[in-house]
Amino acid sequence: MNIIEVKNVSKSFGSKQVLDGLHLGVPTGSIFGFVGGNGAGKTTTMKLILGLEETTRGDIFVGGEKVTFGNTKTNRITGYLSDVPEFYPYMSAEEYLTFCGEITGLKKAEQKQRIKETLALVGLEGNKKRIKGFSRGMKQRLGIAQAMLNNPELLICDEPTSALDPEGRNEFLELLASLKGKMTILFSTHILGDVERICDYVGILDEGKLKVSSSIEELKQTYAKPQIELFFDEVANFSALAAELNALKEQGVITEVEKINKRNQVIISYNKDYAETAAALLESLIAKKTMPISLRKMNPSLESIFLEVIQ
Ligand SMILES: Nc1ncnc2c1ncn2[C@@H]1O[C@H](COP(=O)(O)OP(=O)(O)OP(=O)(O)O)[C@@H](O)[C@H]1O
Repeated sequence: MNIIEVKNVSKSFGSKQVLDGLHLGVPTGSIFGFVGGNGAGKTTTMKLILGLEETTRGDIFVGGEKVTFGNTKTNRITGYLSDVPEFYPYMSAEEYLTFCGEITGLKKAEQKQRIKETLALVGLEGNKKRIKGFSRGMKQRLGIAQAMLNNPELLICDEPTSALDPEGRNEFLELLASLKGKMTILFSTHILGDVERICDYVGILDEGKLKVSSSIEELKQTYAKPQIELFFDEVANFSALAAELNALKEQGVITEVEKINKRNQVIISYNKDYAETAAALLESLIAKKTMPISLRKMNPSLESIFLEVIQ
């Protein structure tokens, strides 16, 4: 069951086509990382899902209900954190959330309790500072608190970590991860490490279309080539090493020599069993008296998969 269904959506601004027949399904309960280069159309897609922009073609459903441009009922179950959240700097976090609660029609009787709970969830309870004294990370956490005030089933965040320093990013990712099971989260980013850390699904947007949409595990299994990295202390004869590796390729021990460089690093890919490949590799290198100082099974990174998918 998908909480978001984007069906064959195209979007143009004047003569510029940003989305071209986009299909996107976000599984209910998932943390979905929405990835794409600058200008790929991530923000545009999110705004369409929120009914803040109008589709040129195609339909979008949230929680089974069709999104309508301008005033969509589906936003009752949706919280949104924009890429540059704006606050009133002279307010405290509690005052700001009270203000948000009033304009979004949060029932008076529930307001105090809900604000208290939400501030506790983002680690800002009891903080009396004015927002103008907040760090970026604190502002981002307040932004999440605002987005969660109406207890949404779906939380949409646009590049929430891109402006944060490593510590702020860490805290923020932990906060998002802690919401798993309570709501579905769709967040856009170009920081693939963030996706790898907390997402269970990923969608890769490129040239207005979704190039890939799958669980992270499936993606790794489908795209990532198993690889081994070797380091040598000193390679006296590079061409002899290259020739030896090519011979191993001819014999089918390895499938490709991905990298061989003067930093004495070699990366090969293979398609058989790891232990069998590593043993055969070592055996032939030792026979040639070229002993590596390290041999490592490489874990496929989302970064390398991303580059492969969009090339
Ligand atoms: N209102 C608009 N009018 C004209 N062009 C627009 C408008 N909004 C977005 N665009 C263009 O659409 C393209 C996609 O923009 P969008 O902001 O959706 O990309 P993005 O993937 O979020 O990029 P980034 O990571 O840089 O934020 C860009 O070329 C942008 O200039």
